[in-house]
Amino acid sequence: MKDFWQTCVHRLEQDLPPQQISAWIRPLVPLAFDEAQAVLRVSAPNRFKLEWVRKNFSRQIETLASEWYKRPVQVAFELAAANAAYRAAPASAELPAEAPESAPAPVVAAASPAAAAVVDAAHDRSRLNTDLTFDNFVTGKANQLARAAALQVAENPGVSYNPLFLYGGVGLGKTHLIHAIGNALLLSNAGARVRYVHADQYVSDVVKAYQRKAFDEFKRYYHSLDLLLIDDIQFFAGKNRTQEEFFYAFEAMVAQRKQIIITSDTYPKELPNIDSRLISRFDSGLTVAIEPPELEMRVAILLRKAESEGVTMPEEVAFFIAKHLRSNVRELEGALRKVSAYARFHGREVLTVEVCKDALKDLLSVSNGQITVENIQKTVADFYKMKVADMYSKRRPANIALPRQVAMYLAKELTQKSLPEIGDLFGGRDHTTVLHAVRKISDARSKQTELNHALHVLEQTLKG
Ligand SMILES: Nc1ncnc2c1ncn2[C@@H]1O[C@H](COP(=O)(O)OP(=O)(O)OP(=O)(O)O)[C@@H](O)[C@H]1O
Repeated sequence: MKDFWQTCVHRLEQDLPPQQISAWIRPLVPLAFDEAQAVLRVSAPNRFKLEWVRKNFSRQIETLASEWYKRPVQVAFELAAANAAYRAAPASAELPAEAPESAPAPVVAAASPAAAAVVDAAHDRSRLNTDLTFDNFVTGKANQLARAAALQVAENPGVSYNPLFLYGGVGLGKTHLIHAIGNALLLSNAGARVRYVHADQYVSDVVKAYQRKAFDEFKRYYHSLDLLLIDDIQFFAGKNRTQEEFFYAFEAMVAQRKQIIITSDTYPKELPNIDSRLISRFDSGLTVAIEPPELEMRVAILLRKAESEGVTMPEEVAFFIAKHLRSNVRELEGALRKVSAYARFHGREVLTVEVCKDALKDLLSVSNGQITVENIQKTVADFYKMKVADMYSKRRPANIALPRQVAMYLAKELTQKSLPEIGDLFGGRDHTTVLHAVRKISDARSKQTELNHALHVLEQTLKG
C-alpha cells in the first residue's frame, strides 16, 4: 500500500506541475486497500480538497492503482477524521466561530498551496457546494437572462445589480445558480467573505441569537459579508423578528456595496406575509425569472448529466424522457437516476426507449395526460360528496372551499397545467387564488394527518 502510494505520487509528479502536487496530491493520505472490493481508500484534509481531487484526479489515480494491483480498482475519497467531526457539528452552533476575520485576505491565484489553503477555508465557511458551478449549468431560453445577470454579479459584486432577485418554480436551478456565483467569486478572490444560507437556517440563527442574547455577534457577522446568498426567502413569511434583522443586514450591506442575492418561488410583490418595506427593497435591484426548461434544453440537460455520471444515453432516449417529463430539472435528474438504476439491475447495458418506458412507468402515467383537471374535479367532488359544479361556482362556504382547494392542489401536483390555466378551469379564478390554495393545502398536509390521508387516497385513486 505504502509502496503503491509512493509510486503513484512519483508518477503523478511526472504529469502535473509541482504546485498542483503540493496543493492537491501531497495532502492526501492513503488509508487502506480493500482486497475483496478492490477499493482504495484515500483521505483528504477537507471537503473542498476532497471534491476537487475527486473531480480532477480520481481517474489518474484509479488508472495507476489498477496497473499496480493488476485489476480494476476504484478509489474512494473520504474526509480526514478530524474534519469529518467538524463538519458534523450543527451549522448554527458554529455561528460565533464564524465571526469575521479582521482583514480580508489578499487576492490569490487558486493553484499555489497557500492559495489552496485560503480557498479551502473560504469554502468551508461559505457553505457553498463546489459541485454547483457555471460550467455545469446548462443554459437555454428559460434561464439565459438569469445566468447572464448571475455572471455579471459574480464579476462585479455590489456594483451592478443589488440585490439580484431570482425567482421561479421548484427545481429550476435557482439554488444551483447562486452557488455558482459564490464559487466563481471565491475563485477570483479567495479572500471574499461569502455565505450561502437557506432562509430556514437564517430564521433559526435569529432564534438562537435571541436565546443566547448574541445579537451583536449575529449582526456583526452578517453585516460583514461581501456576498450573502439567501435561498427561498418565501420562508420568511410571518417571521417578523427575522424580517426585521434581515432588513438591517440588507441596509448595511447595500450601503457598503456588498452584494445580496435572493431566491424565491415567486416575484417580490407576490410574497405573502412579508413586510412591504422589505418587498420594495427586494425589487430595487434586478428581478429575474427562471422559467421551466424548453424541450431542447431538457434534452441538453439529460445528455450532460448522463455523461457526467458515465451513463451512455442515446439522443432518442433523451428526447423520449424530455418529451414526457416537462416540469423541472430535478424531475429529470430523478428520471435519469431511475433509468440507470433500472438498466443496471436488469443487466441492460444500453439505454433504450423500451427500458425507459418500463423504468419510468409511474412517472409517465402522470405526465401522459391521463390525469386531467376535469378528472381531478370529479374525483374530489365524489370523495367529498359535493356537486362537480361547485368546483367552478363562486360560492365560498367552508364545506365547498376546502375540497375546491384540495382539487386545485392536486391539479398543480398531478398535471402539467400552469397556475393561470388551473384558475381558468376552476371558474375563471385568478392564478393567485390557485397559488394560495396550493400553499395552504401543502402546508396543512404536513400538519394534519387526516387531510394527508385523504390526499393520499385521492392521489392513489387518480393514478389508478
Ligand atoms: N440549467 C441547469 N443545468 C444543470 N443542472 C441544473 C440546471 N437547473 C437545475 N439543475 C439541477 O437541478 C437540481 C434542482 O435545481 P435547484 O436545487 O437549483 O432548484 P431550485 O430552483 O433551487 O429549486 P427549489 O425551489 O426546490 O429549491 C439541482 O441538482 C441542479 O443542479
